[in-house]
Amino acid sequence: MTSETSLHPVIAAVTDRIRNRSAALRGAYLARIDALRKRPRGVDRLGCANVAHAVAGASANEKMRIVAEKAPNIGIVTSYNDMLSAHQPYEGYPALIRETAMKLGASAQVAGGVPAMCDGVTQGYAGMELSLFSRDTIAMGTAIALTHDTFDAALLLGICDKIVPGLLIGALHFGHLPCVFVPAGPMGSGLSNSDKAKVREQAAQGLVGRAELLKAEQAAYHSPGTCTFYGTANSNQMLLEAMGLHVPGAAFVPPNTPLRKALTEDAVSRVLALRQRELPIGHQVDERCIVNAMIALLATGGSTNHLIHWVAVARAAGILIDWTDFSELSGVIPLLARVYPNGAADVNQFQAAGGPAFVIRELVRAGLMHGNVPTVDADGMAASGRLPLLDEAGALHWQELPATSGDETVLRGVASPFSATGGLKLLSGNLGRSVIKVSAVPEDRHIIEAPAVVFDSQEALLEAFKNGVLERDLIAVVRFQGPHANGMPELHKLTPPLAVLQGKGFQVALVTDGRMSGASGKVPAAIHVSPEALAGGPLGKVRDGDLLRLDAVTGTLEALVPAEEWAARVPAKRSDALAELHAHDLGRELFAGMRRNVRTAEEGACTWL
Ligand SMILES: O=C(O)[C@H](O)[C@@H](O)[C@H](O)[C@H](O)COP(=O)(O)O
Ligand code: SF4
Repeated sequence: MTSETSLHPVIAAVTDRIRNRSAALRGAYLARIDALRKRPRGVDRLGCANVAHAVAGASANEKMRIVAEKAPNIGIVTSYNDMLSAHQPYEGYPALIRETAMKLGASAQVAGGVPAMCDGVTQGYAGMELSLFSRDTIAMGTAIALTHDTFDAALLLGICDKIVPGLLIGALHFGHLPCVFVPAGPMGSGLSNSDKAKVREQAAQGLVGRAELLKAEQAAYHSPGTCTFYGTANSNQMLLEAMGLHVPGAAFVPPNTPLRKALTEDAVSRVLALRQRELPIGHQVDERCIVNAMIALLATGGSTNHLIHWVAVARAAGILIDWTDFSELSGVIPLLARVYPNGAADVNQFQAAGGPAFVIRELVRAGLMHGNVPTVDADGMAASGRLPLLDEAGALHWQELPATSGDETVLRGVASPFSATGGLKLLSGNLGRSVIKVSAVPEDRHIIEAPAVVFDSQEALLEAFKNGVLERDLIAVVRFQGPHANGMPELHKLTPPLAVLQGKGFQVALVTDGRMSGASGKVPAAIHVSPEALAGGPLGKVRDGDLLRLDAVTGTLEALVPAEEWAARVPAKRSDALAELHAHDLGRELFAGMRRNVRTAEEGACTWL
């Protein structure tokens, strides 16, 4: 693999800047976890009653293994539930892991479970207002599990949107433990994402009814496994591969297959090997590892949610990153993958073309990704560029990737990228700082200048669309959607109506202090606007009819209002009725503390600082 000397100078400079900015925080973090590493192992350190409680539920053999033989004990943190198709396969994982650990002379216990929300189920409804905060709830759940403090390593079972970031944030607060993430893989390809989007747009115009729309949706989402668009969940998988936190190539192998089973078993021996190699997650996730994740996101047009989540993940490891770091990296990282919403293909076609392994190998060889970083595999990033397979005897092997992509319409090498720069762009101007995913927006829509139409809720925009009053060029401003206001929901339900208007030839864009789904894309959207309107941010000053300009080429977002008038404007206030609506019912009251304490989107929307 390439040495650091051939690393692209911008990547080296951004990494150094992050390292310098983080030095004090990171140094204190490493000192804390190294002190924890020096302690005796859990069951030798805890009191007898504590130990008895910890193993009371275990079998006699496991008790022997853990207490008498002092064998390594692995804590499993699982996010199994039946609501996420991606997590449903986890139901049987703990038993398989426990059995494998015993075969390997170790032991494993389920340390705890964490909640997991399916954003597809809650999209457009009240539950989406808990979605972002479920990330830190998952982090706290991970801490509750691992704080039993009787483990020598951890296996983290999580795939979807906030679950991987939450597990990672939680595990990094136990940075003294070696950790491996265990994925379960994508569902098979059903109705294509583009065909699904077409039926949605027809439904938005009343051209098809509920029965036909439901049939299309169930043809797209049809069985256990992760949804096949390249949204936040599958971006998580790509980033974990680039961070070396998966068994290499485990991300997109389908669930309930012999290869998937072998990879899950292999994760057990890997995490035990990490313990032998004395590589805890707090050391493995260093500045280079975080930058590699940022690069992987940019090279594949990954989810905009990671401009929030990975800031929080980095912070959990004592590392400070911001949107300027992402933007500077995006300027030199080529776009190598076109997976829906950035193209027509899905993750199964991405994997078949070479998948994450191909992306990593291309970037490392070109000096566009740190190559000499420690990973779950003793071969480091070299192993991340190989694909797993089972031989005739059913044994697990890794094979070198073909030299070229298996499908140039989906995946390309560095020599001929889809674009010379990454899929995400920072926007700044008198409306605040925001981000836009340009990789999914048609070229001729990267600059939009149009009058503002202002909404204080997504429902109000949907109502206006239904009443036919949006048939014109417009920039929809949907404000009071920030983390303090209502938990910063994804506003993905706005994509079909805005796409219909765009399809009619109108110049259309969205500007919001809310989020979009990782699966959003073709309508230009300046999102995560900070500071948010409820915190007095400039979106509160925008009025219907103001001329706004979103320019993803120069990276600006402006209200074209005379400066003195703009300065004199008093920001609008959210109505009491809206404030009341978002404060109660359907669990929202329980998250009032997080709404009060949450940091800005650019600070990772952290709620624990
Ligand atoms: O960030 C994401 O990737 C989304 O939260 C995704 O997990 C969710 O499911 C969306 O809702 C997309 O799916 P739909 O287009 O079916 O809503
Ligand atoms: S990808 Fe989204 S919709 Fe699919 S299972 Fe995961 S959270 Fe749910």
